[in-house]
Amino acid sequence: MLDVCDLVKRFHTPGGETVRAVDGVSLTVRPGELVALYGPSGSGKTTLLKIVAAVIAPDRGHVLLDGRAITGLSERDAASYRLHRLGLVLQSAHMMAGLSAIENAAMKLIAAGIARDEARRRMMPVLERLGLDARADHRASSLSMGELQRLSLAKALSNDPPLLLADEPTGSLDTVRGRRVLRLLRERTRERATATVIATHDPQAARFADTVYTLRDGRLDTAGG
Ligand SMILES: Nc1ncnc2c1ncn2[C@@H]1O[C@H](COP(=O)(O)OP(=O)(O)OP(=O)(O)O)[C@@H](O)[C@H]1O
Repeated sequence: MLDVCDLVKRFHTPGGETVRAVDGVSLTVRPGELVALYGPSGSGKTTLLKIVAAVIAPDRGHVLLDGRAITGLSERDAASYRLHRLGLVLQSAHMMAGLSAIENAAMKLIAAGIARDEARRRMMPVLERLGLDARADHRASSLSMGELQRLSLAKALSNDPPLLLADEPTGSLDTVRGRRVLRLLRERTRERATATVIATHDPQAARFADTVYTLRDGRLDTAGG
């Protein structure tokens, strides 16, 4: 379903050094599989997710989703891929502060042409699953970090994407809420035979995964699931 082939991404620092953020990574994610990219800060997890999300381009290698190349897409095709095929949760999730939680969560559906009421109706069960239903009509600006993180996940799941990428989805959550989110991700991935990749340094999150890949200095070591 998702094939990542020999990706390399280097960054050049102002001091003239080269950082090999991703250094020859290959992996495959099958339908129904939850994969965790596990590793310390700076090991390349976010960079790898951003390449798979077509947010940044690799220096070498390619990514295929259901046999179609994600790398090398035009800006327009990359935006369409993110809107229709991808759920993406980055650490720097931006919400519209003046809109309510549910309006933010429904934004991708509305952008895809779904009427507001219908979008709201579809989002409510997702908010319930994430324990956010009581906050649905609160402005995003009044939500806590943990609530914003779950809201970002609700938005990412809203278009029922075949591929979900989530960077530290439990980073701002306590153990119980974190477990609830991980259980939801695992169930959804299996039930709908989608592919989910989470980047994490939380050992609990890694335990929920079918397969764990450990990243160190941009390189992969398969630890098995
Ligand atoms: N835009 C950039 N310019 C320069 N260096 C970068 C850039 N983005 C990432 N890096 C470097 O690439 C390496 C990998 O970073 P990355 O954010 O992918 O790691 P990570 O495992 O996701 O870390 P964290 O868990 O802290 O988010 C780090 O050394 C980082 O400083």
